[in-house]
Amino acid sequence: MDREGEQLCEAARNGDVAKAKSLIESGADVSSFNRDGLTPLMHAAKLGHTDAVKALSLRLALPGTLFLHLTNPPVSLQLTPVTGKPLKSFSVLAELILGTVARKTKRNGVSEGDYLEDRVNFSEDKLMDSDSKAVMMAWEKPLMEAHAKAVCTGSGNILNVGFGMGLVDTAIQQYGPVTHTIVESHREVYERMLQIGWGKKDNVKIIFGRWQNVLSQLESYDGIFFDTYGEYYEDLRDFHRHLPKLLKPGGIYSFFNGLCGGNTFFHVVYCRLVSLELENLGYSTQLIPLHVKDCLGEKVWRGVSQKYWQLDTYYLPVCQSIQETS
Ligand SMILES: C[S@@+](CC[C@H](N)C(=O)[O-])C[C@H]1O[C@@H](n2cnc3c(N)ncnc32)[C@H](O)[C@@H]1O
Repeated sequence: MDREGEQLCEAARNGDVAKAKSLIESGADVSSFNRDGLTPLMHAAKLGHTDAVKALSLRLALPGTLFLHLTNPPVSLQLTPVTGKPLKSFSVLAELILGTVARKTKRNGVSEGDYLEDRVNFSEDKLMDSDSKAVMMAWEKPLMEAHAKAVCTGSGNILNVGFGMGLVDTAIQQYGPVTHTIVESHREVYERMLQIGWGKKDNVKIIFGRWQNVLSQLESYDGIFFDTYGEYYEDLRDFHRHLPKLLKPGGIYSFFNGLCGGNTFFHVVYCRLVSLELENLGYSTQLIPLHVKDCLGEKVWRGVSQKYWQLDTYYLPVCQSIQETS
């Protein structure tokens, strides 16, 4: 974020509408987000500066018709103007946008049922489904290593949902957890895990099945990572409802933060929404910015039918019980 952007965030934090308007007039970018992962609008909303929220929402053209090019075909939403209660409107808006995205499409437009019955294709740098959509790609390795580091802070018992290419699991193993449980639902991915020796590791327990169907086999963990494919946003939300049972006191939870990865604005809305929902469940979310621009040349996407990530920064979520952090 440039200097004017930072000044706009500061004006938003101070609820200084006149200053915010003047910065916007002189070209400050309303949609960019600063090192805390927040846009000026989010700063204003967080601190309850109603007039600043109104001014910034209008500059972002939130009211009116919104076309979501994330979905295929694009979804058009008619939004009522933000009036009266902008803070509430922000959450409602976020819910409306992302709820619609979630109901209209599943991640990468793939339905879980189809995906689980389809063949998958493994290569050195990616795992693809039968429509050449990437289930997992090697460029994510540094991200997976960072996720592993976060959830293995206390080592102990670790749970990972979704094996994919095993990048996060390979990184988790380096922390020598006491137990390392992996849930995987795709038969071919599961068979490959066994083929490459994951079934023979002393501390590894593999549970084959959709996480939704194997909950009774799960225990409580010190660290949990969640990264599935072909599921709705609602599935992630459902998983979060199980966190109080699955995560031990003091434990750390993280998930692949990829929804709306082609559009900065919607991605930020999504980050905010998921953080709010986790907060309602009693968890704080810290979003750690990781620069991914350098891992993502055009070459990376050769042969892949859909670029699922196009942003320069990835925000790695680290979630902990609010009670324990305070
Ligand atoms: C994006 S990949 C995970 C990549 C992994 N984090 C890595 O580091 O390689 C998603 C994986 O989740 C699995 N999966 C999809 N839906 C699932 C579900 N409901 N329960 C468990 N696993 C699921 C997929 O078969 C796939 O192997």
